[in-house]
Amino acid sequence: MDECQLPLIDLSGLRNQDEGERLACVAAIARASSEWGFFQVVNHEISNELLVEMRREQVKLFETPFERKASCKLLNNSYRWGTPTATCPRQFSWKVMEEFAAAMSKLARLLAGVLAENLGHRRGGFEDSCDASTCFLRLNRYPACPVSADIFGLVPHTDSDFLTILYQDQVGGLQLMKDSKWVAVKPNEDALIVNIGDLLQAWSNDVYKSVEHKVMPNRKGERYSIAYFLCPSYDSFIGSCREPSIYRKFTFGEYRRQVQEDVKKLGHKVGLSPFLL
Ligand SMILES: O=C(O)CCC(=O)C(=O)O
Ligand SMILES: [Fe+2]
Repeated sequence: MDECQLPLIDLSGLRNQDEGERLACVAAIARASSEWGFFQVVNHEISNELLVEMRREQVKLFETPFERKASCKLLNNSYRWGTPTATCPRQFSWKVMEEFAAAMSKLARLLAGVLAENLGHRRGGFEDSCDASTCFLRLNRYPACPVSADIFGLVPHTDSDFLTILYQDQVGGLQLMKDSKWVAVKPNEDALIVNIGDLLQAWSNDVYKSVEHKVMPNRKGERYSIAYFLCPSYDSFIGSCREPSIYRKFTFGEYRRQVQEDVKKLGHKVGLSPFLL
């Protein structure tokens, strides 16, 4: 298995007073989004303290006895095996989770703005269509799996959002498709990982790529990750930023329904291809 370093973007470039430097950073983000669909960012302005606190809440959540978690509602509209959600327990610090989600949201919007700007569009366009009711955090725990090398932690999939920001620990296990081959992502403790989702691929008329990825469990130790999904409101139309569009116009609500239907009927997500013109 090849291990790769994702393209590394220093986000301080976006805050550079020198317009040439700022545009070079925009171009680097856009290039990685087209060639890899994935990149990692440093100097993202999310404090290490907040990341560590959030991880502590995550571990506490997963370590809570199943019966206690099960007394809350089960996550039932997910297309992967559900984790009992904690929608009620008071013992979690929602303050940390909310602060973390807000920081991730800010970063996700900044990056979406950069990707819009690069294709000649207004930076705030996604901001208008994204709303807090559909954006979400997913907390993942992958138990150690010593039995077999071909059991998935998470099955191959693309994300159904605009873009995703991932905060992972140093265990490793995330793999992505690059030039028709699976490559393993080398963890970098200073970086957050960003990947393009289906909606940004459609909006960009396939300029940016929503790339398939999966997680393989570690043989010896468990792994934790947290993903933030930047999504528009359900009634937002995902048109293309370019004519002629290769996709028909659809709303995010319609896309989600289609994904859920495909998973129910076929056992897997089909993705964007039914929306191609
Ligand atoms: O845990 C990871 O590294 C990836 C998680 C992921 O792809 C997802 O939650 O959609
Ligand atoms: Fe994913």
